[in-house]
Amino acid sequence: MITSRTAWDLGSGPSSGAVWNTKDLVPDGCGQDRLSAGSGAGTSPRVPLLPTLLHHKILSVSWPDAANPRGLCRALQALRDTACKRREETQHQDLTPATEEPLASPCEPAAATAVQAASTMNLEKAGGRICSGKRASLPAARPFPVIQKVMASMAHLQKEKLQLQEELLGLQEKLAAQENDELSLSLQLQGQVETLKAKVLEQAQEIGRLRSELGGTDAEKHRDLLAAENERLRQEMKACEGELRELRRQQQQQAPCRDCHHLQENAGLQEQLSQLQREAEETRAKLVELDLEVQQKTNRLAEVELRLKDSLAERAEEEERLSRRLRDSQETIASLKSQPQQIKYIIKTVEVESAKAKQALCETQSRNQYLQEQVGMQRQVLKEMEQQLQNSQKTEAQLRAQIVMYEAELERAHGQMLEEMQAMEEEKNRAIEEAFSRAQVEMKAVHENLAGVRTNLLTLQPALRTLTHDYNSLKRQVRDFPLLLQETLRSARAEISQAIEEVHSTNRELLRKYRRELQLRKKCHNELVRLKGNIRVFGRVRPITKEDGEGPEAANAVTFDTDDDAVLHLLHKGKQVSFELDKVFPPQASQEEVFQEVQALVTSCIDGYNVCIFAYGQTGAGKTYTMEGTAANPGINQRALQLLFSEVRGKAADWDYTITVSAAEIYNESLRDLLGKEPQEKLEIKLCPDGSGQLYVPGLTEFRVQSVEDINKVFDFGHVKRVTECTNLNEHSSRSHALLIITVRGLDRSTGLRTTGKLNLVDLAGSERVGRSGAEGSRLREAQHINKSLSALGDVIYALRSRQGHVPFRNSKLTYLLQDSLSGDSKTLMMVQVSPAEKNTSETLCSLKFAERVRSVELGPVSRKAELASWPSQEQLEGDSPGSAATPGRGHTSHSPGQLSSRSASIRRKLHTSGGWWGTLGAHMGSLHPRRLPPQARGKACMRE
Ligand SMILES: Nc1ncnc2c1ncn2[C@@H]1O[C@H](COP(=O)(O)OP(=O)(O)OP(=O)(O)O)[C@@H](O)[C@H]1O
Repeated sequence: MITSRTAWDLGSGPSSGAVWNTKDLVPDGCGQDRLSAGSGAGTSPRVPLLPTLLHHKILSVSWPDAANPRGLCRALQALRDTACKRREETQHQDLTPATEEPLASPCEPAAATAVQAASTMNLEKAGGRICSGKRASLPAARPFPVIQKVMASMAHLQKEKLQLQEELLGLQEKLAAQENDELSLSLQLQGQVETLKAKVLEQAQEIGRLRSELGGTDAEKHRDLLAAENERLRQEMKACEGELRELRRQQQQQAPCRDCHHLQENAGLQEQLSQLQREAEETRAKLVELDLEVQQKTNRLAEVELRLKDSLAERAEEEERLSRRLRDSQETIASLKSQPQQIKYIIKTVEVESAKAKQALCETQSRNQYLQEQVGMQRQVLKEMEQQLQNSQKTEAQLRAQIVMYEAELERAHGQMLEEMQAMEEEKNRAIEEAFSRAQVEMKAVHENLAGVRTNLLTLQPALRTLTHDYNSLKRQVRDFPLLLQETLRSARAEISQAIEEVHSTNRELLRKYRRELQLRKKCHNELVRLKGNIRVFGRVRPITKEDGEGPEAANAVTFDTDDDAVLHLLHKGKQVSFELDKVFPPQASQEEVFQEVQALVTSCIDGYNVCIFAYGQTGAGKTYTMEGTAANPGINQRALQLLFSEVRGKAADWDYTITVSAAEIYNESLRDLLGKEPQEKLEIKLCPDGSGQLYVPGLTEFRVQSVEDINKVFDFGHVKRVTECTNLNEHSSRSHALLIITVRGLDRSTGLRTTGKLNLVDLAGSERVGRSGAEGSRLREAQHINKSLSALGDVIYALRSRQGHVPFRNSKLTYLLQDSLSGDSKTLMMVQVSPAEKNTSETLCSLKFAERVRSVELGPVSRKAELASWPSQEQLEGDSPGSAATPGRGHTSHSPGQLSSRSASIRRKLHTSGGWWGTLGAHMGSLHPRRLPPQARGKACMRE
C-alpha cells in the first residue's frame, strides 16, 4: 500500500533525476504488479526506486506485486543495484573534506547514517561480499569528536552490517531452499496436473463406456425410438405386401368380382398407404429436427471449443506472466543480495512478500487446478459432444438409409397399389359398362312394359269408370249397410228366435217320443224276456287231461252233433244220452270263442242291467279255467272287465262311468271278503237302511278300477288271498263259491240319467254226489252246504221262470247275494262244465240234467211250470238213469240224436229269427233303456220274496 504522497528526488542532479510519483506505483488496471517509471529513461530509473520507497515506507508490506515472485526478484535486484551505487557514492564522499556537511537531510537519518558509515568504516569489511571489488584506504583515526562519533557509529554499523550479512546469508539460503521447494512444488504440481489429466481421460473413457452400456443420451434414446418405429413400419409394410399378394392371388383365382368389396379394400389400402406416407413424412420431420439438434450441438461444441481455446490461451498467458514475475522476483532477490543497505527492510519485505508469494502461488495453483479441471471438464464435454455428434451422425446416416429404403419400399408398394387400383378401376369400369348395358336392356323392357301398361291403361279406363261407378254404388250400399244390417239382424234374430223355439218344441216332442219309445222298448224287452226267458245255459266240455288217468276210465264219453252246436251226446253205461242246451263248446273251443258268446251279456251291464254268469259242474270240470283262466289265456272275468273298459271308453263322450270291483267267497254258508284286510271275517248280507230295498254287504271291500292294470292288481290280490285260503283249507278250494262282483255306474251328461249295472261272475263249488261218495265229517258238511246252495239256486231259477209269487232267495247265501242279478229283467248265464272222461259220466250226467232242466223252464214256462213244479234235488238227479223213461216234466229226455237235433234246431231258429239271443237284444235295448229296474220293482221283488 502506498502510504506517502511526497515526491522525493533521490539523485543529486537532473541526470539521475527521475521524479517518482505515487501514481507510478499504483497498480495498473489489469492488476499487474509492474513497477513503472515516470519517464522513459531505460532501465536506470528502476534502480533507486525500491530503496527509496523502502526508506520512505512508500512501499507497504502488502506490495501488490508481492504475489509475483518474478516481480519480487526484480525488486530485490533493484535493491542490490541501489545498494552498490550508494556504496560507490559513499566512497566518493569519504574523499571529500570533513567539514562538508552530509547531504542527508534531517528527515532522512537512516540515509545520512549510511553515508557516514560509508565514509568512515572499512569498506572492505563493511561492503563484504556485496562490493568486494572496490576497496578504499581510510585514515586510522580522526581527532575530531564528530569523526570519532562517526567512527563509533560506523563501527556500530559495521557490526550491524555483519549481522545483516549473516542474516542475509540465512535468507539467501532460505530463499534458495524456498526456490528449490517452489521448483519441486511446481514439478509436483505439474505431475499432479498430468496425473489428473490422465485420470480425467480415464474417467471420460469410463463414462463413455458406461454410457455405451446404459444407452444414455437423448439422441441415442431417440435413435432407439426411431429404430423401433422403423421396425414397426417395416412390419406394417410387410403386412401390406402380404395383403397385396393375397389380393392378387384371390384376383387370379376368382373371377373378377363386380361388387364394391375390392373397391373398399382398395380404399382401405390407399388409406394405409397414405398413413404410411404420413408416418414417413413425420419421420423425415423428426430427422430434420434431429439434424437441427445435431447442428445446434455442433455449434455449442464449437463455442465450447472456442472458450476452451481462450481459456488455454489465458492460462498460457498466465503461466507466462507468473514465470515473468518469478524471474523478476529472482532478479529482485539477486539485487537485494548485492545491496547491503536496508537489508533488514528487504528481508522483512522478502519475508512478507515470500508469504504473500506463497499465498499467491497457492492461489495461482488452485486457480491453475481449477482451470485444469475446467479444461478437463470442457474436454470431457467436448469429447461427449463429439461422441454424441458422431452417434447422431451415424444414426442420421442409418435413418437416412432406412428412409431411403422405406421410400423405395413405399414407391414399390405405391406402384403395386397403383397397378392394382388400375386393375380394379378397369374391373369397375367393366362392371359399370355391364351394369349399364343391363340397365339399358331392363330400361328397354321397362319401356315396353310401360307401353303395354299404357295400352292396358287405355283399355282399363272404361273398366275403371265402371269400377268407379260400382265403387260409388257400393259406397252408398256401405253407407246404408248399418241400417240394412240392423234391419236384417232384427229380422234374423226374430227368425232365429222362432227357429230356436221351433227346435225347442221339436226337441221337446222328440224327447217325449224318445221317452215313450224307451218305455215301449223296455216293455217290448220285458215282454221278450218274458217270452224267451232271461236264463241261458251253455255247456263246455273240457279236454281229457292227464289227471283223468289212462285206460278205459279216461276214455272220452262225450260226442257232439256236427249239425247242431247246442247238442251233445253222453255215453253213459253203454247208452248214449243226448242233451240240448243253448250252446255247447267242444274241448277245442278257445277262451276267446267262449267269451265271444258272452260278451253281449257283459256289455248289457253297462246299459244298467244286472247280469250273472256262473260256472256249474263237478270238481275238475273246468269251472275256474272258464271263469278265471290262466295268466296267458285269461277267462271270462278278465276279458269281461277289459271289454267293459273298452266300452266305457267308447261312450266317454256322453257318459261318465265308474267301475268298482268286489271279490267274495262263500264257504259253508259263510261269506268272506277276498279283498279285505280280514279274509276270515264273516260278512252278512243286509238290506239298505235307506229303504230302497237294495241289498248290501257291510264291510265288503269295493275297489274302484280305472284301467286293466288296476284289474290285474285286484285279481292278483284276491287270488293271493284265495290261494292263502285254499292253502289253509287244503282241498276245500273247490268247495267254495267264488264271486267277482263288478258294478258299473253311469251318468249321461246330456240327460242327467244315471244307470247302475252289476255283473256277478261266479265260480261255483263242485257238484259231486256226496251221498254216493260216502263223505263224512267236514267233507260231508261241505258237500251238504254245496248241495244246499246249489239246490237253492235251482229253486230260485225255477221260481223266477215259473213266475211264482215267492222266490226263495234267502235259502242260501249264494242266492241271497245274487238276488239283484237273478230277479227282474236281469240276465243269467249258466256255464255247465263237463268232464268227458268215462269215469266222470255219472257226474256229467247229473250236471247236464240240471242244465237241461234249467233251460227247459224257459222254453215252456206255462206248460213246463207244471212240469217243473218242484225243483229236483241232487239225489233225484242222480236217480235219473239215462236208460229210464223220462217223464214229460223232466227237462232231460232221451232222444235219438237225430230227433233231438231237428227239434232243438227248430227252436233255435225261432229264437234267432225273433232277434237273436237276449244278450244281443239286451245290448241293443241297453242303448234305449238307460235305466234298469227301478228300486220300487226291486222292492217288490223283495216283497214277493
Ligand atoms: N277247456 C279247457 N281246456 C284245457 N284245459 C282245461 C279246460 N278246462 C279245464 N281244464 C283243465 O282241467 C283242470 C281242472 O280245471 P279247473 O280247475 O278249472 O276245474 P274246476 O271245475 O274249477 O275244479 P274245482 O271245482 O276243484 O275248482 C285244470 O288243470 C284245467 O287247466
